[in-house]
Amino acid sequence: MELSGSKSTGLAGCRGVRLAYGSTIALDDVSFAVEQGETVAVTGPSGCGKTTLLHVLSGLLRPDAGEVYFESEDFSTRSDAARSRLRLTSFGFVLQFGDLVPELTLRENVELPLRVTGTRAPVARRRAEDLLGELGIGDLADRQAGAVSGGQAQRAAVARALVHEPRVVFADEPTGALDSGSGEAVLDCLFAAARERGAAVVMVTHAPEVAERADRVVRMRDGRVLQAVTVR
Ligand SMILES: Nc1ncnc2c1ncn2[C@@H]1O[C@H](COP(=O)(O)OP(=O)(O)OP(=O)(O)O)[C@@H](O)[C@H]1O
Repeated sequence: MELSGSKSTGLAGCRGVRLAYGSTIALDDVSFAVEQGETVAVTGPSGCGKTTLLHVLSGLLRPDAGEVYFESEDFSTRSDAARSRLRLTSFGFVLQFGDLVPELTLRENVELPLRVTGTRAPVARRRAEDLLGELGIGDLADRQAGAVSGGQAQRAAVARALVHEPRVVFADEPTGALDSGSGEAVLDCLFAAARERGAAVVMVTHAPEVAERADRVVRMRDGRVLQAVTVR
């Protein structure tokens, strides 16, 4: 379905989005777009609505008003099942604390997005191993996720976010729990692997030095988007 009104721009985004949690207005007339292959950092003070915006863009939350689109289709009014399907096939996620399954190996964790969409086990295994190798942790593929460092776990989380070749990766404070050296290495992995695959990255961060790594920075305050800044 084409969006009504003005033509949509960008691979994914939203237009005129409002969302309230009870009396708290988290997003107030927010518009945002990300282009194919672009990395965008969303930054701003605590409570300004960054995570809520990420959840709306990825279909986890349905806005009270406005359009949320992916590849020119407004999916905000589609069913929960349809939005889940979109997340499984077209989006990847990296969260602050990795959220790997600690009892599974890194390889098994990375295989998960492929297995739930029906990829055969040997194919999933090979793709997971290849990607772990590309991200520099191939030697840890058979180690339980609960027994690796925070930085290694986040690299595996990046692998899991990219293994099914999503079009957009949503990252919420992906380096927030790491020291600066490990954080840099995780960002290098995330940006290089996404760029290699032509995937866009939308990354929420408090940290200016992390935001600066993106192609573009979008600043938020009090549920609104301030002007976007092009970094490079
Ligand atoms: N589930 C919820 N129920 C009620 N209010 C919520 C809920 N989630 C977020 N909020 C409120 O909505 C506003 C935006 O929250 P959000 O988590 O999007 O901000 P943020 O910019 O990501 O913050 P932080 O940087 O601290 O993670 C805040 O005022 C927050 O308290």
